[in-house]
Amino acid sequence: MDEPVLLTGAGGRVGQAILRGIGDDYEWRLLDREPLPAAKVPDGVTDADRFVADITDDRAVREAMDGVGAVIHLAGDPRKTAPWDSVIRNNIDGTQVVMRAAVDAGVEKFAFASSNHAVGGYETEDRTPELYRTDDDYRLDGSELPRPGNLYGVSKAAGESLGRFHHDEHGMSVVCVRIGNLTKDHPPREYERGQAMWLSHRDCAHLFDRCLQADYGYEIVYGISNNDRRYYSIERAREALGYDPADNSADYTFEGEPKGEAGGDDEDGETAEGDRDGPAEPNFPTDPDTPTDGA
Ligand SMILES: NC(=O)C1=CN([C@@H]2O[C@H](COP(=O)(O)OP(=O)(O)OC[C@H]3O[C@@H](n4cnc5c(N)ncnc54)[C@H](O)[C@@H]3O)[C@@H](O)[C@H]2O)C=CC1
Ligand SMILES: O=C1O[C@H](COP(=O)(O)O)[C@@H](O)[C@H](O)[C@H]1O
Repeated sequence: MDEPVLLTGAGGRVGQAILRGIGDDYEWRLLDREPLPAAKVPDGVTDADRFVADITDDRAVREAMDGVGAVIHLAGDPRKTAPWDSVIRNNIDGTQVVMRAAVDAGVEKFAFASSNHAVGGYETEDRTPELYRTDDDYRLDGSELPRPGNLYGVSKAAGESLGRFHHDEHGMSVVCVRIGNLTKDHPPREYERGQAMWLSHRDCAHLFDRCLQADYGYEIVYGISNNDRRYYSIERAREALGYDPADNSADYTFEGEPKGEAGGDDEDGETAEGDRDGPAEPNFPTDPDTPTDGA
């Protein structure tokens, strides 16, 4: 990708995992409605490439989109308890503004941050908790219909449909990544569902790198690590994108400690407690029913 890549929601958890992994590999345009502190911006990204704007602001988005070759669209309300007015505005209307601007600017590839919650309704009482365990072979593979379990999931299913429309109608390549549960350095602690859908930071960066590099038309893939526990298939991500994840929640204890290593230190030498991802910015109220380690 020789042209710049627009990253919306750049200051958030997923955006920062991507920039920490592949921040030096692309010419970025970074957009977020909150100003990004210098520590969140890769070297070489100039002030002119940083846009403090809301994605529902059509003019500002078009300005940021000018000359862009690919988009990673993350900005939105990530709360599974997000109310309808917020998901309508931030997740549905905002996604349409960004996708339409991308089509009009001739953007080649568009990666959309969808969510496990677009299909949360498949986690029925008769399937859970067995579904989250290694000896259960039930798999969603991206070909199934959306089945949201909340209005946030509805908004992500709507984003996937907008992507389908803009691909079919305008030819833009669109990949919708149903992201699982991103946590840094270790899987979510003592949380079976989270460990089944863990996405490590390095696998996250690698997956979105593949979204920028691979050739595809319209795809829905699951964004999880190579977890032994899983009910999402990553075969389509492997085939369509060349995704080759490095991490597996089975390499950690249920409490989140790396197996076979003394002490509780993580990859970076800090304590696990200190590595917890929190909300990047307090832009939306904290989700009351999110496990403390699930962010
Ligand atoms: N973190 C996770 O495990 C998962 C995240 N996702 C999706 O990935 C995307 C990013 O999620 P996170 O990084 O976790 O969220 P986050 O809340 O940490 O980051 C979102 C960023 O987008 C910005 N933003 C929000 N609304 C905006 C708007 N209207 N205009 C401009 N900027 C706006 C915020 O300022 C923030 O920096 C979201 O769309 C979320 O639904 C999906 C599944 C799992
Ligand atoms: O879409 C999202 O999903 C993850 C995982 O969901 P959870 O129900 O296991 O918490 C969530 O952490 C994230 O905030 C959300 O955007």
